[in-house]
Amino acid sequence: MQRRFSFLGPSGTNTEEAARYLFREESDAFLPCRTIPDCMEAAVDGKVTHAVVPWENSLEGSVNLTLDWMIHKVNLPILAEVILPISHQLVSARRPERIDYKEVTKVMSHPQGIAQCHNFLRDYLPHAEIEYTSSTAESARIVSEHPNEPWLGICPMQAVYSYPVDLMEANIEDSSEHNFTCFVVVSNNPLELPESDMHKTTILVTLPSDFPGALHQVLAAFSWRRLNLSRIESRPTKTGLGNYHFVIDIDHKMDDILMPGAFAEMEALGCQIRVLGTYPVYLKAETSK
Ligand SMILES: O=C(O)C(=O)C[C@]1(C(=O)O)C=C[C@@H](O)C=C1
Repeated sequence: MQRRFSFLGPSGTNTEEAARYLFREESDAFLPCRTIPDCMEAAVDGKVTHAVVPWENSLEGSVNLTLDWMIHKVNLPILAEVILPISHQLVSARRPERIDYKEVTKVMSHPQGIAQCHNFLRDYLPHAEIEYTSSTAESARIVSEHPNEPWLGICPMQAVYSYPVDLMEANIEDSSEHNFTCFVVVSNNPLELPESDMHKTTILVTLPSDFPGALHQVLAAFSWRRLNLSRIESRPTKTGLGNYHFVIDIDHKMDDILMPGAFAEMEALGCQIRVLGTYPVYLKAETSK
């Protein structure tokens, strides 16, 4: 089967970089989508074989839309994770003279991009209105199409090359050293990938109601087996206040010898468990600059 990948578009996003880092296919194998749900629905509808979506950022935490869509709307297992260093570039439309910060009325980017550049925006553009766009590259696209407006975008370096924009300030993120985003590949189709020495299993645990200390016992099932957990996140079940699922990342493969015991222990407590994926993790060391 010919592989095809949806990603959060338009061209030039971090998600595209993650997809192209992992999959070295020709350009027409990549399908830009307007939203994260659109990416996943493209995989459900068979328009692509796999979807690549943002999953978690080291400064801003989980991408809730991805999590919630996977929990409530689609049943697409995670097949791989790619970790990318993230940096953000401030761009203006191409114009004969450099725009002065004082003249800027609006700064646009994806909410994660805005949040990750909070210090810069506070220091240099406190007066500018913030407008959220569906992705970082979308802000570069909009800015480039409005050359007479005093607007700026925050986008990846790849978008600086993809659209007719000028780079005003490079790497404006609050912390370049610690800014990483994980992206996941989700699909019901199999995926052949290179070996990796890092693996994770992500599970969704629903605790039994009215069981004091249930979460403590779930964590204990892992801790006494020395199974390392790298994330625990609660998301509303959307059935009423105070009802939560827990998303737990375990730094082990599902077939690790100690895993069945931990799962049996959680089931004995009355927990519902859904495995969202057991998958290799890849790290791209350098950001595209
Ligand atoms: O807008 C993009 O470039 C994306 O790929 C999305 C996204 C995200 O949702 O976290 C990915 C990485 C950055 O953290 C900012 C935005």
